[in-house]
Amino acid sequence: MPQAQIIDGKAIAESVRDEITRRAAALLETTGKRPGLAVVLVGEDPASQVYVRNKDRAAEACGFHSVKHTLAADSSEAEVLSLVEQLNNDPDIHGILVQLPLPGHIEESKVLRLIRPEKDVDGFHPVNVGLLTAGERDSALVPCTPAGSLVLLKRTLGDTLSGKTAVVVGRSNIVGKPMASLLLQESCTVTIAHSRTKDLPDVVRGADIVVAAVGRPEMVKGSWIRDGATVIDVGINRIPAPERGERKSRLVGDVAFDEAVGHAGAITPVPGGVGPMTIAMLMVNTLTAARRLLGLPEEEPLF
Ligand SMILES: Nc1nc2c(c(=O)[nH]1)N[C@@H](CN(C=O)c1ccc(C(=O)N[C@@H](CCC(=O)O)C(=O)O)cc1)CN2
Repeated sequence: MPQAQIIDGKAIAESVRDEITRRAAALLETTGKRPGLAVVLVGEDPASQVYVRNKDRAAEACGFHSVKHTLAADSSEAEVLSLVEQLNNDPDIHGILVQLPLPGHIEESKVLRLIRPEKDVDGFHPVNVGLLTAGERDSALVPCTPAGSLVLLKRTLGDTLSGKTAVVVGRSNIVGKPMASLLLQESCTVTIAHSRTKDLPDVVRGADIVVAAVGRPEMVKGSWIRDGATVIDVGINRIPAPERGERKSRLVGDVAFDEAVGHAGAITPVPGGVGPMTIAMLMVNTLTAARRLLGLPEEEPLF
């Protein structure tokens, strides 16, 4: 059986970060300003700690001003809101990101809605959600994971998205819904499928493009993938790997990769696919936010 092209998210993310580093250096040269990113972590979730550290490092490597705020897990909602307010008013900070998930006693939507939309580099504020949904992607800040997935699709398929059928499996606010909006704006014919979708395998089989974002390890089977389809696997699931030793684990996506690779035309791996793009697109959004707040013209879009 022919094997799919493996889409190298790490390499594409690096090329995006290189371009942002160049643009940030040019900004510094002409204005004396650096894009400023503040990342807020509440609690000690080990995965979140790694993601926040990687965001901070990526921002520094791009030449940004980067600030990390770590609050204790039992911090009150009022303390988190007060920090966001302080960052909203800080002229050196152009992008604010509150790492999710937040501890259960803090209402996520309350925190996300307090972030100034212009500094909302996660693209989760209702203003940015509304702009994206209304087809005004170029005025919005677009959530990083779907934006990164679109970059991978465009680098793989070039300018041929228009008219293709796309199925997004998963209807989350962070990935599924914004991904569907982005694909619609590329003139794809888009279906959003989810756990209650009837005949899910057949729905997926109808797609030229499959974006899997359900958060269930290897749920999308190889036999569901139409021959030659492009598969973007957004899932990052840690599962036990006893074959690697006692208490060992490994990462898998939402797609059964070993099966799908024999059907797809191109597919993202996990790890090394969409994950690295999430952080690269955060750098893109931070630079965009900085330029807008500084009253500078938009640069050529990267996706
Ligand atoms: N405020 C936000 N919170 C969360 C987001 C987000 O976009 N904004 N997304 C996820 C986590 N996330 C970034 O925060 C993220 C997840 C995974 C990766 C990544 O590079 N993964 C690697 C594998 C890493 C590993 O070995 O564990 C890969 O796929 O290659 C980057 C960012 C939830 N929270």
